[in-house]
Amino acid sequence: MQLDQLLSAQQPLSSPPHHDEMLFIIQHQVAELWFKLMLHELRAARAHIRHDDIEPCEKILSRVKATQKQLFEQWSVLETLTPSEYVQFRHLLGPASGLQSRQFRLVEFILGNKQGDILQLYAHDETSLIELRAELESPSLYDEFLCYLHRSGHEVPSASIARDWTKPHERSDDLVKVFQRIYAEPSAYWKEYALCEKLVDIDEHHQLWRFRHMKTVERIIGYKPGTGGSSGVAFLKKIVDLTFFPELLDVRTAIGAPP
Ligand code: HEM
Ligand SMILES: N[C@@H](CC(=O)c1ccccc1NC=O)C(=O)O
Repeated sequence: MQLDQLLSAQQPLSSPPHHDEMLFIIQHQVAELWFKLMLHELRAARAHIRHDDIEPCEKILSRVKATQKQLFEQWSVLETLTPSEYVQFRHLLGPASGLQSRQFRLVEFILGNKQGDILQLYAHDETSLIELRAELESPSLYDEFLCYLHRSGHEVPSASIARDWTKPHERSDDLVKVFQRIYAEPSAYWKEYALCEKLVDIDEHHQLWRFRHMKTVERIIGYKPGTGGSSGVAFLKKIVDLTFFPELLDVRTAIGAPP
């Protein structure tokens, strides 16, 4: 398990060590470990979809959702950090921020939030840059799903499947119609239908994570700007509602109407 290595990686910057810095470090490290598992699973699911092998995705994506639940619950531990405690070592972090989390960005890219500008943050880190660029240029999980639907005979608009993968997916009314057909007859399209619902689970849990991050930050630093240069809570609030799979939410509004 290489526990010696793992358990010697908690090195506080404060000197003498501030009691609460241990919580801050471990909270981040545990999140990064869960991000690692998420990436591993999301990449596996994407590869299965690419090979028209949908069945294993059910179990893989259930594991992703269970991991997201852990990440969500974890905020309750950090919430025990008070503003008075955090302010005693926050200055030591300098301009470091979660914005620079390579694994979080890879998760966002694979889920389809392709914000290419963020690569600038990695100008000094060639290894991260290579991995991030490769993920930016790859079809997302949703892109692969839409290609699969096309191969299965659904009328997926060509703009959704032959496109520049480095850009975010653009919402399409025609795609909502594809999902209307699937949701109107679940038993006829069970594989597709079940995968759609898994994707909605993951989208929702990612938003829940973002929301709780924002609420935790609000109670710890109030409305101070972030160390990464953003406005802080206002920035985090704005991104809560970002959805990876807009048509899978819009189809719910359309259900009942003819496709
Ligand atoms: C005291 C605790 C924390 C505070 C005050 C805080 C604050 C912030 C703020 C203000 C931002 C916006 C960027 C900036 O200007 O810095 C941010 C971004 C971010 N933080 Fe935290 N954070 C905390 C803990 C965590 C933890 C435990 C994680 C887990 C890995 C995390 C992950 C992230 C990520 C991934 C972003 C980028 C979000 C995105 O671009 O969508 N943060 N954080
Ligand atoms: N952005 C936080 C600092 C912070 O939480 C942080 C610092 C270094 C590495 C990761 C971090 N996590 C999330 O932003 C702040 O503004 O206080």
